[in-house]
Amino acid sequence: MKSAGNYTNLSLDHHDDHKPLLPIIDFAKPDSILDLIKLACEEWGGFQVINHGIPIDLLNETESQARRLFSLPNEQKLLVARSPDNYVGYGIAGISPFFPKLMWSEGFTMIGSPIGHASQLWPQDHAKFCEVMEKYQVEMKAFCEKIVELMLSSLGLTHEEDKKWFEPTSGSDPNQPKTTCVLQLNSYPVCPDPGRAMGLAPHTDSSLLTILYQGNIGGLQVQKNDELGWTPVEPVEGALVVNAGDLMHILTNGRFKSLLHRAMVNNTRHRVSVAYFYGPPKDAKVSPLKKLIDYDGNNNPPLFRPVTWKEYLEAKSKHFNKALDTIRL
Ligand SMILES: O=C(O)CCC(=O)C(=O)O
Ligand SMILES: [Fe+2]
Repeated sequence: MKSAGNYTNLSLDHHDDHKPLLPIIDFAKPDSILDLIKLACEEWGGFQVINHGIPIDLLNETESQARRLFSLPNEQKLLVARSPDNYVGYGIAGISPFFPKLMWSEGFTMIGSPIGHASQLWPQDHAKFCEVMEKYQVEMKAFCEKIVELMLSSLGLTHEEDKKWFEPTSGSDPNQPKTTCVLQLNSYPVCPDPGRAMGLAPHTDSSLLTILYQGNIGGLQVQKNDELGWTPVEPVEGALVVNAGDLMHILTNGRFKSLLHRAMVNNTRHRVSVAYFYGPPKDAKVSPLKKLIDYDGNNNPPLFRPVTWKEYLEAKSKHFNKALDTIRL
């Protein structure tokens, strides 16, 4: 694993073979952060962050609690299997139906407190798991709010009014949650023949943002464009990967890419990753931000119609990587 100290914001890094790497942005060096974020999101749809302020102990503890869960016997994990109409619980990747082969991975999904499922898995001993997962979600939510703010500021949106990124449903309950947040633990067991298996097949996330902690075992790969093909995202100590999702692509009227990525497996180490998906309330509309479109001129016409996350997830479940086309104007 690389040490975080080797990087500076000036190094929009290049491999030895001159293949560009997903940019690494150091939040401890605030100079030109907005420019770096803008460039990374326009070119890739994401970046890695170091010195983000989230305690490394919390990242490590979350990973180790995830390992504790995935090392339980299968029959026990299946006690909390996801039901067809529910996101939360244990199961295979949601994108599996779109691919002919099973993927070499398993997952456990939470929205808010996992106590219902955790107490089934560990009747006497779930307090620590719940405490860590809840704490992780609190930290990630605040981090996502900060990242959205920075991403929109990087596009010159400075007034609060310009940065309102979803329309609350009319007559909505003021107490309703402002955002939808999903925490997903991913597990990629050691694979005897990694060349013939895929941990998680290529996809973009449907969220506004995803924050990924991949620990110190590589496996994540991203694609800047077709010609460059797949680029590994090498683990950097304590780094978090920020991944713009499809809703961010819609919101920015196509200015920011939604990062195409996949997860590879290996034959020596069991890899675990922690993904936090952040988006609007399920029924709130997201559409290209007013300041980024030009209704009258021909320069920046809106590219997408307004859509709720719920509608978009339905489109994704039917059309997968063609879902964006179904809302294109
Ligand atoms: O495990 C990884 O590196 C990627 C996980 C991912 O893409 C996801 O959970 O959507
Ligand atoms: Fe993903």
